[in-house]
Amino acid sequence: MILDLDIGNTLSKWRLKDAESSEIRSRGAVWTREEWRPGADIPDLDVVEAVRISSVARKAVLARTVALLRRQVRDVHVARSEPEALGVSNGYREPGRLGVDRWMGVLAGYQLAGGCCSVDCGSAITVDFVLPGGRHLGGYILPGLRLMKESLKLGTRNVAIDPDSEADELPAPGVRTVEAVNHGIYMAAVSAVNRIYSEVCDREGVTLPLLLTGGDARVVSRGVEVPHAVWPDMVYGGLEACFPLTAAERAGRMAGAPAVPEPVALEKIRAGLAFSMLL
Ligand SMILES: Nc1ncnc2c1ncn2[C@@H]1O[C@H](COP(=O)(O)OP(=O)(O)O)[C@@H](O)[C@H]1O
Ligand SMILES: CC(C)(COP(=O)(O)O)[C@@H](O)C(=O)NCCC(=O)O
Ligand SMILES: [K+]
Repeated sequence: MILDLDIGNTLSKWRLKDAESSEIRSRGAVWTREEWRPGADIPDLDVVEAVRISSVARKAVLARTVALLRRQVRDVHVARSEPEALGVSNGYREPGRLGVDRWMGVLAGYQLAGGCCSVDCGSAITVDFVLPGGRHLGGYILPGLRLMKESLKLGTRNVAIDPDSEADELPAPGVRTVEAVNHGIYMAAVSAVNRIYSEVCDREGVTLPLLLTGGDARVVSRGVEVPHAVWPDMVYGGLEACFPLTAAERAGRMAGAPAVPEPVALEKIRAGLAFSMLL
């Protein structure tokens, strides 16, 4: 079995993948922390022959995790943000400072679609662009839904953000605190994603397939106007592409990859931007 680990600021996600058949056997998530109990927090390591890790948690979390895993597993691969990989050039001035989860998402998106906008809706919402040809432009970082909610300190932190609206419908002005907060945060996130996507496509003169991942991808997806796909395993896709271990991976196939969404014409995006400027 291959153990894939995606350690985020809030949740650490894991999955077990069969090295022979490439099938996903099990998956789970636990709060990110320094101590793992194999067999409880993460699967029993007896069945694991290789581990692949993407981590944006504090250095100590990764160091302890790797030390623990290396005691039992020979093959431990830790992903790093590089200046260049798999045909993509990292747009950061200091490439190593780009969050490795963003880098994994960009590499997976490029391998799937050959140029994309990748959006990761987790503790933070990150929006990254990679052009056809492989130039990563850099991106945008804003607080995630839960962080925005907690920062308001209005006692609504444990209420799910889940506006009952259709994609093209404005969540109504809230008439209770919870509703006002939820609808406000939802609007902040989806407006930012819609606007950033359109503005960068306009600036670069290209429309790009839009891919969403992260714990809040489904919620944000409901407000995203342009065609897009949700790919929950996008970070794992980057790990598969960087460290291919199975036959399918070596052939370039990433588990759970969606069909590439067909982007709308650039004129349509420009018309939408021009219309919103007029208001
Ligand atoms: N069951 C859940 N437990 C915790 N957070 C959840 C859950 N379902 C959705 N979320 C949302 O997902 C976010 C975490 O998403 P994730 O992509 O795992 O973040 P990160 O990679 O930053 O740890 C939380 O901030 C929260 O808004
Ligand atoms: C921006 C992030 C905090 C997002 O992390 P996440 O929400 O997935 O936990 C992470 O990618 C990170 O720590 N990045 C380093 C800074 C940067 O990318 O510029
Ligand atoms: K994120």
